[in-house]
Amino acid sequence: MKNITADIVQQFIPKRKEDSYKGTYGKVLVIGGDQNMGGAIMLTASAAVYSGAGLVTVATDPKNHTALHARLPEAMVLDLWDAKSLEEQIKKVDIVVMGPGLGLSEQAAEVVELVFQHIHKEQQLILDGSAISLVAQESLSLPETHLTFTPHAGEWKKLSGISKEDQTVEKNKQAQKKLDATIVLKGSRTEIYFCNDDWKNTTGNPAMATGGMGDTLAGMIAGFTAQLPDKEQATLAAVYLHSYIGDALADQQYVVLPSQIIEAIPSFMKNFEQQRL
Ligand SMILES: NC(=O)C1=CN([C@@H]2O[C@H](COP(=O)(O)OP(=O)(O)OC[C@H]3O[C@@H](n4cnc5c(N)ncnc54)[C@H](OP(=O)(O)O)[C@@H]3O)[C@@H](O)[C@H]2O)[C@@H](O)CC1
Ligand SMILES: Nc1ncnc2c1ncn2[C@@H]1O[C@H](COP(=O)(O)OP(=O)(O)O)[C@@H](O)[C@H]1O
Ligand SMILES: [Mg+2]
Repeated sequence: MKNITADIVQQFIPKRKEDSYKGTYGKVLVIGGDQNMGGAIMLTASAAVYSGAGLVTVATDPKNHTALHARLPEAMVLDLWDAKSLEEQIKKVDIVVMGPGLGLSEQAAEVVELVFQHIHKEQQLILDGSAISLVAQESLSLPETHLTFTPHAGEWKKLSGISKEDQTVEKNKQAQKKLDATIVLKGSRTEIYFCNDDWKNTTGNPAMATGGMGDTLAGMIAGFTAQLPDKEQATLAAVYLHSYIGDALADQQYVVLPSQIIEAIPSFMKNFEQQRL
């Protein structure tokens, strides 16, 4: 396993081109947030916006629309349960991130199936939280597209069948091959399994053990993937910076909140911009 370090990540964040516009930086669709977990999807959407994605649309329960707009006016919204609108929106985007706060209802499973039916093979699909649990619970067949799963150990157990104690690098690699997807296995030292390569994060700390921290990472991966040409580099950079910011804040704080990480993303990305360190 290779370590993800600052000097590697610093090579991945390009300077923005003068001759660019929002379309240059990718269109993201963020799907999740039932009536009880609107906060999760707000964090994911905010992380994508603050990471610099060009355009972000959020499909969430209508109960969350006002709060989302109040908190994040940069995002557009649509009704999570309106299949026609969701199908239309999937066609318009480069990246879909699905699952935070989606819940495990039958209706939620239908949303996941609809996305699997309509996503095409050039798009990127990031599955987190409830979407991972639903894939396992409903034994859903995976779509042919660029797929990333971002499980914690509990979700990875559901998806791969490997118990927490048995989640060794070798076993995880085998499961990655079966799934034919990128696996971001979150933990105190997050591990990333690509088809031909695996990496271990070197940042992060227990002040980050707060609800919503993984929802935030999913949004960062989507935001970075929207902008960076190399999707593996985008994933590595997002994982590293998420925890790097967490470490910087934990220097002065006992606990670090997901929304504080989000707030800090633009200035830390500037510090990691190529030729700056
Ligand atoms: N503000 C909001 O709206 C928020 C909404 N959220 C949304 O909630 C949804 C459910 O997500 P979830 O992670 O809470 O629950 P679930 O899928 O049941 O997994 C937990 C099970 O796995 C086990 N487990 C083992 N190892 C583990 C590990 N390292 N890290 C964590 N768990 C570990 C764990 O074991 P235990 O803790 O009981 O020992 C338990 O049995 C999801 O959509 C998410 O986006 C949250 O983000 C919070 C903020
Ligand atoms: N002790 C820890 N050290 C480093 N990182 C941690 C620690 N605890 C949690 N994290 C990070 O916080 C995130 C938790 O993700 P997850 O469990 O999905 O949270 P949630 O679903 O509440 O958003 C992961 O990115 C994980 O790496
Ligand atoms: Mg989670």
